[in-house]
Amino acid sequence: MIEKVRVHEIAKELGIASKDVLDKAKKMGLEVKSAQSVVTMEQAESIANYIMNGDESAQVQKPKVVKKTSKKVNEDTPEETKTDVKETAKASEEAPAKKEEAQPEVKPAAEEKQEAKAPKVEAKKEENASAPKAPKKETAKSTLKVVQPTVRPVIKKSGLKIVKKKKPKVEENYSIPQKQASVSSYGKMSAEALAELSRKKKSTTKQSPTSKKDQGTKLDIFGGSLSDVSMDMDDQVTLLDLNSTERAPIAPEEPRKPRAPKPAGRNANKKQAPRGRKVSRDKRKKYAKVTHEEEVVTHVEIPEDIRVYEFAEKLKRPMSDIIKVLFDLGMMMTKNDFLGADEIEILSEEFGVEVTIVDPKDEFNYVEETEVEDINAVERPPIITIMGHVDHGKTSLLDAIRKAKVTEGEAGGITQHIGAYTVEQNNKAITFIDTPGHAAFSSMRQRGTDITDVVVIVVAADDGVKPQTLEVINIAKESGAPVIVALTKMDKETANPDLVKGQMAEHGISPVDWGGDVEFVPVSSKTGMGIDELLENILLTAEVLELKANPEAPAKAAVVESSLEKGRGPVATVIVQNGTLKVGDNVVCGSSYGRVKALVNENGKQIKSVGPSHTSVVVGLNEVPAAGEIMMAMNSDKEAKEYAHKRYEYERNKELSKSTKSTLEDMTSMIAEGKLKSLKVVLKTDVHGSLEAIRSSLTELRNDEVKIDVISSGVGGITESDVELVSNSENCVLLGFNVRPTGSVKALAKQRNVDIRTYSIIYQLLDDMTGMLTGMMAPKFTEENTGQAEVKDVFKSPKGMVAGCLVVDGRLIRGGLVRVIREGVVAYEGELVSLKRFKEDVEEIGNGYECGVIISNYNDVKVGDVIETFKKVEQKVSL
Ligand SMILES: Nc1nc2c(ncn2[C@@H]2O[C@H](COP(=O)(O)OP(=O)(O)OP(=O)(O)O)[C@@H](O)[C@H]2O)c(=O)[nH]1
Repeated sequence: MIEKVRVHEIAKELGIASKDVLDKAKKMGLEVKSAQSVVTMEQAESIANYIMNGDESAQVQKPKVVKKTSKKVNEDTPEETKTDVKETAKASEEAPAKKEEAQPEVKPAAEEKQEAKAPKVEAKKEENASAPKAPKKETAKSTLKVVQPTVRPVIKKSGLKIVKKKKPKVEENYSIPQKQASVSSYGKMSAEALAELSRKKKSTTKQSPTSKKDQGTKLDIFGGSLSDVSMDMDDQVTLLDLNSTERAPIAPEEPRKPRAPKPAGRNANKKQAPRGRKVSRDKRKKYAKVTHEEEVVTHVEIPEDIRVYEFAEKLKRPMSDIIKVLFDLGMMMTKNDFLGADEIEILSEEFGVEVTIVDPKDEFNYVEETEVEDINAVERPPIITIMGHVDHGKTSLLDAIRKAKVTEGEAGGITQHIGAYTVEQNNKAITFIDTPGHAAFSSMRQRGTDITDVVVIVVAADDGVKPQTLEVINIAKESGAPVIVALTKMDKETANPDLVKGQMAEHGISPVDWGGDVEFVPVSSKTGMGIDELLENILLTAEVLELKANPEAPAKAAVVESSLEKGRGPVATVIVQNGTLKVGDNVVCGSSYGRVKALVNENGKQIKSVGPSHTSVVVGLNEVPAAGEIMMAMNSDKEAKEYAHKRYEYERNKELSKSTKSTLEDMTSMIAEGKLKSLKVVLKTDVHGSLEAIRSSLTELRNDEVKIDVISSGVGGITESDVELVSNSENCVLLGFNVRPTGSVKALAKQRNVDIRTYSIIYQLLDDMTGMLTGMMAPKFTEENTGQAEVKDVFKSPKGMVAGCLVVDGRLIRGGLVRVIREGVVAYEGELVSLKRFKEDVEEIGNGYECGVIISNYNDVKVGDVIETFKKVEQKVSL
């Protein structure tokens, strides 16, 4: 069956008067008499093309007889046709306001149903002329309202305005690609309109699925066009008038930004992701608008580990924007969560920002490494580390060297242990690192502070190579520093140097006299034998190394030991690597900084400056730096502070990152370790040396079933955050060595039920921990703290220094033990010899009362100190 369509329907679709369609059809030679006349679909298409575009090609489809006529018509009418369309366009511009009144309001239910299936093109004004002609039934069949213009020969630039109804639902088989749809909007109006018309006709006449299929192509084109309208516009779309002579330039369709492939990360499989991406595309438009008004960030440099809020700060955008985008992508992240590489990539694309990942350490890397040799560099003394198996005589050797070589008379000959010292041999200086060599060396190596020029491995000639000797050999080999072997205890009868040489050779340390390259020097710390030879050998080895430094350069020094000292605050023993460190220098040292207030040498003497390879205690830092840290002189206090602050922030973030990220890792490792139970420990000590020693001993305390896990450690008093950390961790204890909790810290610990164990003797601490791990009750004595008081005033009395105190916790008791706590660190432990209230001796004094206290043999008590009294209570050991 041939599909047919009435003239008035064509007119309605085209938005012009039926009369005009009739005229054109007649001119084309078609036999049409009235608006009710029918034409075939092909003819209708030709008429439409003729009217809209003056398209001759369309007419080719017509029967030959008609074609001839139509050609003639075509030649005659282009101007007229154009005017018609332009008129339509013009009228449509005025259409919206009159749309409602122009259109019949009440429609049958069937009409409504039809309308729901396709958008309508509302005929404007036209109905004034054509409404009477258009019967209601026909209107019902058409699902488009055509805006019919009054005839106005004005050239329109804007073209047609199609007003879309609220229910723009199109048939499901409208699956034409976007591009095709947009083309039809501009160029194929008539054909599409007709196709749609035909479709609607079919649907109302309930034609068979086969015939529906037949006209599928046309339907698709039109449907695509309309779906395009309904997708992209809210209520109306402007179609350009193709016949306009002053055509506005058509903006080229913006190429869609290529999207990165979906990350294969942890969110890759989330179901929400595809939906989220669609939403995020919409959001992107919104963001683009916002950025116009705000500062536009196009490039950011970020560290590898960055949190959501930090990323937002970098992009100068509200954090909620970032979280929203992540959420839409199916990633539930909070402001403190770290962004992974995938997330960063997606976010950078979403926000159109170029991201460069930088090493955060560069920000505070104040140590300038230069490959170029300093022409002002002069010879500097060598720096030596002595290492060896336990009890093989390291300390004795160091003492023997010092005794033999440190100039007598300096500071009364009393030398202080400061972690490093310099001796002289043949008017040449040699600096020894005087710390338990092994630990200090390793910790410095870990930090990349290899300051040792020559390693002296101590092996007792009467004992030979032991496990720790082997460890030391490996460390020395790894460091690449030249090695000298000191065969100690040579005064002993049982000494067998050849045996040691053989053992050492087996491990790659071959003696020179055996054809190897390592000097073996027999020494005795007891008799002083071989000390000179050892030093000579050190100097010879150093000569080969051609060690140089420039004393004029800005000071660069390595921290070998550090502590919080009573009265002096944080102090650091340093060995100067380059330049000269002077009193008054502004220095930065890791996250600490300060102005050098005093320099004290190994003889306890204050010095003004310290040069390359020499050693000194530095006073004036704001906090205790870690061993192995590099101290550097800066141009200004501000510069030093900035570096320290950046470093502090970095460390803090790293710490925080650990705490938020560790849970899973912890659990994983626990699973991996099977039944392993771990006892978590937070450790605080007064000095760095003890911290390292206790921490390493604690980690060694383990067997197949249990282990100790030091989750946090540091130098200084116990703080509230230490207590918080312990209370938030399961199976965790807080250990203090020579530090005590006071005031608010103590109160918080009580409140949180946090067990704080404090010690002043290392082995007791280790015994306790061993006991806890093995389930044995190791401590035989426990402490019972009775109370604490704050020192408000101090004054002298014949019996000693009196501390005027206010009891702030518990009660102070007479005759018991007492300790003085300064800034959380135990400054003194002794006996309380006098406890008075208003000049009267009392046995004890309660909370909130004032009293006077005298501590035996201690006159250094200061305002602000905390005095604590305690008893030792014997515990029964139960097995
Ligand atoms: N006869 C003799 N005894 C020595 C000599 N050197 C050290 N000793 C003794 O060996 C023991 C250990 O000496 P230290 O100097 O403490 O050994 P160390 O290697 O420093 O020991 P740790 O610090 O525990 O590693 C001490 O009892 C010393 O008196 C020596 O040359 N001759």
